[in-house]
Amino acid sequence: MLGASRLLHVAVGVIRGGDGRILIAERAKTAHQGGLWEFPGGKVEAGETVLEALCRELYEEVGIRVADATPLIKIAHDYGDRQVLLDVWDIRRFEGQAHGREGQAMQWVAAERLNEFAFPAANRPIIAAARLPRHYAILEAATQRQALDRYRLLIDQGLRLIQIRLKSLPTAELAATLEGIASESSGTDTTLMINADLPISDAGYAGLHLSSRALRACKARPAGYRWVAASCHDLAELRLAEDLGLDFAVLAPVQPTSSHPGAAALGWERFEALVERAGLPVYALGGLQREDGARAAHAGAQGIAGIGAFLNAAQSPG
Ligand SMILES: Nc1nc2c([nH]c(=O)n2[C@H]2C[C@H](O)[C@@H](COP(=O)(O)OP(=O)(O)OP(=O)(O)O)O2)c(=O)[nH]1
Ligand SMILES: [Mg+2]
Repeated sequence: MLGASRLLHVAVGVIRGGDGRILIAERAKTAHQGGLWEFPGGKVEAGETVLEALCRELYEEVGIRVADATPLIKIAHDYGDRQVLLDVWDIRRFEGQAHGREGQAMQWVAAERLNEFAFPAANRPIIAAARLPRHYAILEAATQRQALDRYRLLIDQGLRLIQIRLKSLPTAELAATLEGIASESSGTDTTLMINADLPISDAGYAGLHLSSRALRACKARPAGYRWVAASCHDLAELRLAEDLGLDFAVLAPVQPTSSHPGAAALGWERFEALVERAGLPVYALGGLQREDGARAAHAGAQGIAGIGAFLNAAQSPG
């Protein structure tokens, strides 16, 4: 961990236009990390809050007035010659036409194309955070019928990142259930994360979700997936996920939850302290509802993950 006193605090904006594309700018050739692409922003000056710095920098650099900003991710990074804390905010509402006020090249880019651009090394988890949604649904069910009903409910509610956990489903119903989900999701913008503990050959899924046990058994990032994520419960597991180059983590349980009755809850304070030390996007899981989204974002989370959180109360397993 980098010593907080040596860190250069930088306010950074992931600015999203009405069509969802994101604004990136080219850093001056002579600047630190020069010639690479960046999200606009700059150093927090003495006496300024990070939000004040964000608003000032985005006006100075791209001529917009920020109307609303939500915390996205904080990343500490050691470049050797400089140690930075990138304090990154999501900006979906602003006034003015963005233009390069310092003569820098700028582009609006679809989130899934961000990986095509050369960014500074610290930006890898920031790009993952910019591409990931605020909600991560975990599909559990007791029967094939319930699994498909719940899957459709999640889709109808706008969920687009879904882990197929299905550990409670009878093994005999698993293959047909997975086929049903695959045919419903094919050709859509839904990202399916298959749980690595399921007794199936997992080829063909965009994502792999490792249980903490599977994570601890991992020697290298599993190949062949666009997204690899892991369930974590403490700092050691978060560090492992980060060191393996995984794309995101789920940290649980934040609150007591009926699905894991024995587990001691972290609480938001401990959650926040752990996330602050993690170098990848982290979803909050355990006893949460959609309404906890703002609390989670302010605790540094990517957003909320849940089994019951995105189902109607009547169908919620808790
Ligand atoms: N703005 C921004 N800075 C980034 C990103 N990624 C990254 O590693 N950095 C680093 C590069 C720099 O060391 C530092 C930002 O400093 P800066 O040069 O933009 O600061 P500034 O706008 O206040 O510039 P200046 O007044 O010193 O010219 O953070 C990013 O995506 N956006
Ligand atoms: Mg700058």
